Amino acid sequence: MPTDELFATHALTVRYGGVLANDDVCLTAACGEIVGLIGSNGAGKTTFVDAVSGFTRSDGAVSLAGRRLDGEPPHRRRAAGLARTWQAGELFADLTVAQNLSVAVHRPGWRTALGDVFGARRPPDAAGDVERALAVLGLADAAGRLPGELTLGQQKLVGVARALVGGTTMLLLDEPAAGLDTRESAEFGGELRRIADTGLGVLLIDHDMTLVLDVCDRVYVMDFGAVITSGPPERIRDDPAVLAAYLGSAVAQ
Ligand SMILES: Nc1ncnc2c1ncn2[C@@H]1O[C@H](COP(=O)(O)OP(=O)(O)OP(=O)(O)O)[C@@H](O)[C@H]1O
Repeated sequence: MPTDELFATHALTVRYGGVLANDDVCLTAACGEIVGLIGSNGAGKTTFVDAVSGFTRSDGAVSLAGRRLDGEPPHRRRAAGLARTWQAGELFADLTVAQNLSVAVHRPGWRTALGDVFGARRPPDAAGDVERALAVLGLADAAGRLPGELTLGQQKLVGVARALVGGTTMLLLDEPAAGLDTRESAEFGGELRRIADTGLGVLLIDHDMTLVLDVCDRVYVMDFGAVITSGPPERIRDDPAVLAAYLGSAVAQ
């Protein structure tokens, strides 16, 4: 099990009016580790990703490779290496797979515009970055194809690949396997392991318990915004309180 800590939150707290959506959440991930975050609908999982990536206001600390990111705007957190996917992470239908990734590498703004004009300050080796991300996920042959020509499983992987470009070191995946069948989901899990094996930290939120329990090194369980337990999948799978609250009898059998 990887031990060098890459990513950590401490006492992360989010309030939406009277709703305590995240309550003192402390979560860590190491380089090469896949960490799961599970909980019933409305438990606060997406809120956690929104808070960590800077898209919702929060109290508490977020750090990546020892650098504090809380208080930073989303683009700075992204530039620091923290990347996320969105539940409705549609691809651009009229762009090729490679172009879908290039869009994520290319940062808009006046600096980039000046860089384009004067030939300076281009993203370092953007094409190589896209190529590497596609290769890690076995999508090199799909680079020139349109998303509509791919299977749903491949499209999901392109969404993940898009979050890999741009110097990502910590990947936050919010229900990336939604809609996949059992076989596609298992293959998807294998690809996540390949990503982690390159040294990235991965946070996986998904309602597919088979995927989460099979692929994660550790799993956090959230209830009403708070982490109620965490540990290796074998322990989470057998925890009666977790089974009763979230996993249901299907997994218990
Ligand atoms: N923008 C918002 N404004 C107000 N309340 C919100 C907002 N976003 C989420 N909430 C509330 O915060 C709580 C946590 O919601 P969140 O979407 O984070 O849960 P979740 O675990 O991701 O659920 P799901 O599994 O259904 O995606 C819920 O009570 C939800 O209604």
